[in-house]
Order: sequence, then structure tokens, then C-alpha cells
Amino acid sequence: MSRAGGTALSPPVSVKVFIEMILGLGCLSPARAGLVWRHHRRRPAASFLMNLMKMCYELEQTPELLAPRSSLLAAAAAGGFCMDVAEPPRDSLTHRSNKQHLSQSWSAVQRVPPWISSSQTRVAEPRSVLPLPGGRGASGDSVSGWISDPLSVIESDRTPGSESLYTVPPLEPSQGTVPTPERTTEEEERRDGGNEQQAHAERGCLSELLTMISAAPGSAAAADGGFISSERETSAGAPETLGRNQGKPEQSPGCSLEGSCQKPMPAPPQLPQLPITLRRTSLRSGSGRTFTMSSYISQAEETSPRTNMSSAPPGLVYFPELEHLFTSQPIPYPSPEAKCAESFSRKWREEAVIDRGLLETGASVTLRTSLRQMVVTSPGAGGSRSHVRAKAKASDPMALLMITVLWAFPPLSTAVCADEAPPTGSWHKLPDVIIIGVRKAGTRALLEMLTLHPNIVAAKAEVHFFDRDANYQRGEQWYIAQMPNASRNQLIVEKTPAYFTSALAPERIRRANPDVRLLLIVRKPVQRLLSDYTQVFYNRKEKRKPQPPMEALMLTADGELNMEYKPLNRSLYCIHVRRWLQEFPRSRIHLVDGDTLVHEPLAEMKKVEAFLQLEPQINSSNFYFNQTRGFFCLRDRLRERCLHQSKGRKHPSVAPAVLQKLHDFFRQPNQRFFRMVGRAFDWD
Ligand SMILES: Nc1ncnc2c1ncn2[C@@H]1O[C@H](COP(=O)(O)OS(=O)(=O)O)[C@@H](OP(=O)(O)O)[C@H]1O
Repeated sequence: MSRAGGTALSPPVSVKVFIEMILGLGCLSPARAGLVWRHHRRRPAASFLMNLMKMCYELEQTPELLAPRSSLLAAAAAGGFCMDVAEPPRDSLTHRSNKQHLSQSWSAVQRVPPWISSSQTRVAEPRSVLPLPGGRGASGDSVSGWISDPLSVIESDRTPGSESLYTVPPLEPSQGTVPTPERTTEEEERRDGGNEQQAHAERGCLSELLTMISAAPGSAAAADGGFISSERETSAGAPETLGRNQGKPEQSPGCSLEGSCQKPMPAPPQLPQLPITLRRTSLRSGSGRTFTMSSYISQAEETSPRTNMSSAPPGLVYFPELEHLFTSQPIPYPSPEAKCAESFSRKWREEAVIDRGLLETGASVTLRTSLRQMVVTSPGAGGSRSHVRAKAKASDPMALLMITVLWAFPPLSTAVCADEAPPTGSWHKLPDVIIIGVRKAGTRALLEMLTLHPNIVAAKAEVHFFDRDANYQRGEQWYIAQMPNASRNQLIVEKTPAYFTSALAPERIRRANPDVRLLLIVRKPVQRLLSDYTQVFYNRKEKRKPQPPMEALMLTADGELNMEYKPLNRSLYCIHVRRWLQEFPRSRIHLVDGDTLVHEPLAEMKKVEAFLQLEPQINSSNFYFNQTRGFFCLRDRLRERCLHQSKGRKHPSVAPAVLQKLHDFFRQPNQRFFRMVGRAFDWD
């Protein structure tokens, strides 16, 4: 795409806007921008530059990526990745997909600042979306949405019969500039301070980077000073330009996702685990062009008011944020698209491979999403790294460049703080595992011991989402926000022992995530009851409230057991477990023996690892017995730790007759509990 080739780009005002955009985004210092400008004659396609800018912005937003960012920017400057940028008048381009992609890139850049603000970054990461409405071109006509859903399909054609569901109003001319994201003074200084040392380091990085890129097999980097061509048509194996196929699911030969397959699939389709719905959404730009976005969501998501992330097939990302932007028309699956099921499922497998490869780069979720957009456009094969590299090579030199850079310069945070959970590549999600109770049976010990495993991350506090209406009404996003960051291979665990006795929790949890795995730790009911009393005793003591003796609470005036005494009721496990078994198959609930956990923690934790299908990692070196505390304490590579002093407090002494009464009372309910869960405990 060049002037020589007859492309009529818009007048210099566009150039000015472009410069403003670069500076406004803080992507380049003025000095570097000048350097870029000097090289403007050797210009690649706009899409390439736009991608660069978008990446720059993302790198800016990802502090841990400073090293690759500076290298990349230096490479960009010296390589001359610059051109006159403008929204081209539609008719000035002959190639439809180029035209579309240019528009997409343009609107993507225009929308960058509102898309991510530093405060939003973490929360928004798992489902990064470039929100609509978006940019526009000089002609007032641009792609209205650039959706980073990897499974979305954006079509630039007028789709016959598609409904106009969303209209992008043309923007006023003054809206063409990019709002500058808020930055701290410190950041400004770091970026624009003319730091010679940094510039020197960047030049050093640059030569390394360029050597690396040129050396990369099949790299699109040309010999002339590292200029990277964006002529994708010349890249081996690239079937289409990026714009055309961006984010579009790969199709089997002769199989169109929007229409029917030209030839029937020979093999029975290998469907994903859950029924899938194809959701197709249309949107229309200000000038009336219509775009269609298709995404695939599980029926669980379709029917449930809440998103069920964990039930999504690998590689499937669902963006509930889109919901409020579009009305959508679910198309049940199987449908005409059923014939393409094999193609879909192959695509999911492929995308899972790509995700793994991108994960290796250590890039942020946001950055990975962008890379994925570029990579998931052309066929490739092989293992993780080579697959991603092959795809990147075939689809977009920018993707190859970025992936190469990220592999070569792992994010600082992972390199420097290898012992810490890396903030990159992580996101919040619903918990995979919930410790539902029983209160005072050793739930904290169980949670702490679980976190000895590197693939477990735990919510710090008890969330009480499913048992407290006030929290439940805050919605699932609130709940998810309470969860810690987790990388793709980590399980998130939450513990709220009050769930076990809550009448509502089992059903609510099942509705939120039927695939969640539940851990129920139980303890001798009488001991648990005494522990419960002790806890309440100390709570009241702290609040300077009267502390009646246990017998006064537990026995009625005529000396019978007081069934309304809550700690007593909580030890009647058979009553409460019934509700859980109504909602979840027994195989989803693992019982931990709390009495054994005290004396033989490793044995119990091995069983938990097996239940959660975790690679066995917890071993005897993780435990040591603390004589003073009288309990096992924990040791991992970071530290040694014992549970809080509030665990293991002395229980009140209870009259032997009352104790006997309690043992007798619990015998029958205990037997019932054993039958219900299919397992007996030594509780007599
Ligand atoms: N390793 C280790 N260290 C300390 N404490 C341990 C440990 N393993 C199990 N336990 C037992 O945990 C009991 C407290 O249970 P919970 O953590 O479920 O209590 S709570 O419901 O969260 O308040 C607590 O009960 P009490 O002894 O009655 O305080 C402990 O017996």
C-alpha cells in the first residue's frame, strides 16, 4: 500500500493526527518520533504500523515488559516503521480486506485510551475488549468494532438479512485525536526525560534484536537495516491478509461458518464437551456498513444469567461485556453449522496450542489477546513454540516480531521475582475448588496446606458470597474480583465454611459453576462442637459480652440437648450434606478427615491432590511438627508458617455425663452421614 501504487492517502492533517497519537500514547519520545519520521518513506502497510502502536500502548501499560518495550521501540524507530497514516477514503483502496483492516486498526488505535486505563487493567484482563463505539475515519466511516474476542468474526460485507443492531454515530472532527491516558509524573519522567543511559541501552538492545529477528528462520525482516516488510502476501503460507481473517475461526476446506458446508464432513463431528451456541451479532457503522460478529458460547452460559467460564472449551473466551453493547440472536447448535463441528473443534484444539505458546512468552493477557488476533489467521502445525512461530510467520510479521522479542526478553517480573506468582498471564476467575466446611474442622489448615502446591492459589479471606444475600446480590463479577490472580494452570480455591450449613449455598454454587470441585473437611462431631463453642466463647470475650457456660447453652431446662443450639446443629452433618448431594454428584465432593489431618497431614493432602488431579508436589519436607503449638506447621520454598494462635485453643472442660450424652446423641446421625457419603469415620 503506497502512494506509488496509486493509493491516495488523506492530506497531512492525518499525519499530524498520527504524530499526536504516537506522542499522546506515550509510545515514543519526541526524539524517537523524529527518527521514525525520517524513515517515513519506507513505510509498511498501515495495519503493521497500527499494530505496532497498539503493542506500544500495551507495553506501556505493562510495566513488567519494559525491557522488550524499549527494544521494540528502538527497533521500530531505526527500522522505520512509519508512514503517513490516515483513514483512507473507502474507494481509494482496491483490496477490500486491506481497506477493512486499515479501518479496524485505525479505530483500534483511536479507542486505545478508554480501552485500558491503568486502574482497569487487572480487572479487565481476562476478557479484554476494545469497547464500542469506537473510532472513525476522516470520511466518517470506519469499522465500528474491533473486538478482541479470538473467536469473533468481523465481516465487512453487507450481510444479507442481518439486522442493524448497533449504530455508530459519526464523530465530530474534534474527536479525531486520541485522548492521552493519565500518567503519573514519575512515568512521564521515565519516558520522556531524555535519559541517555536508557537510549544507549536501547541501542544495544536494538542491534541484538535486529540480529535476532533477521536470524529467525523465515523472518520477514529484510537485510536493509531490519526493515520488516508487511507484505503478507509474500510470506510463505499466508493465505490472506490479516485484516480479512482477523480473529476468524479457521475453516475446513469448503466449509463456511456462516453458510453451509459445500461437502459433508466424512467423520462424525468431534463435539466439544458442552453444547455450543453460535451467537451472531450484527452491527452497523455510521455510513451503513454492516459487520457481523460470531462467537461461540456454551449453552450453560446461554441459559444461565451468569457466565460459566470453567465450562468453556479450551481457547474459548466469552466476553460478557459485549452483552450490553449488542442485542444478540442465539442460534442453537447443532444448526447448519453442525456440519462444521469438526472444523470448530479442530480450531479449539489449535487455539489451545497457540494459547500455550503465547503463555510461554510471559506477556500480559491483554498483549496475548492482541498477538492471538494476529496469529490465529493461518494454518500451521507442530508443537507449542513452533506452532505459534509458524502461525505468526504466516500471518503477520508483527506477531512474529513480538513473540520473538517476548521469548528473548522474558518479562522482568518473571525473571527477577521467579519465586513470586508472576502477575503476567494471570487473571481472575470463578474458583475451581471451594472448601465448603465444616466450620472448626480444620478448614484453614486444609487451605494453607493446599497452597503448598504450586498450582494452587487461594482467596485470602472467607468470601461469604453464596451464603450472605448482601454479597450474593453484588453479583458474580464482584465474587470473581475477590479471587486472586491465577495463571492458566493454577486452580483457585476459596474457603467459606459457612457454606456447608447454608440452605441456599449448594444451589447457588451449582448454578454458578456445576463443575466446581468441593472439599468438605469433617471432624469428630463432639470435638467440633466443643471447638465451635470455644470460638464463640472467645469472640464474645473479645466483645466483652457475657459468656455462659457450655452446659447452659447446650442443655434445655429439663436437661435435654438443646436442638436450637447452633454449634450442635452444625455437627449434624447428615442434615446439611443432604442439600449438597441434591445439587452435586458425590464424585464432585471430596471428604477430608480433619482428625487425620492434624496428625498425618501429608497422607490427607495426597488424597486431596489426587482428587484435584494435581501433579503430586506436596511432600514430607513441607511439614514439621511444632512442639510449642502442638500442631504441624508448614514450610515451602518461601517461608515457614504455623496457623494462627486462635487455632488449637484449649476447649472447655465438660462434665463427663454431658459428654456421654453428646456421644450417644450423635451416634445415629453419624451412621446416617456415613451411609449418605459412602464412607465411615472413626468417631465413637
Ligand atoms: N496444622 C494445624 N494447625 C492448627 N490447627 C489445626 C491444624 N490442623 C488442624 N487444625 C484444626 O483446625 C481447627 C480450626 O478449624 P477451622 O480452621 O476450620 O476453623 S474456622 O472454622 O475456620 O474458624 C482447630 O481446632 P481447635 O483446636 O478446636 O482450635 C485445629 O484443631
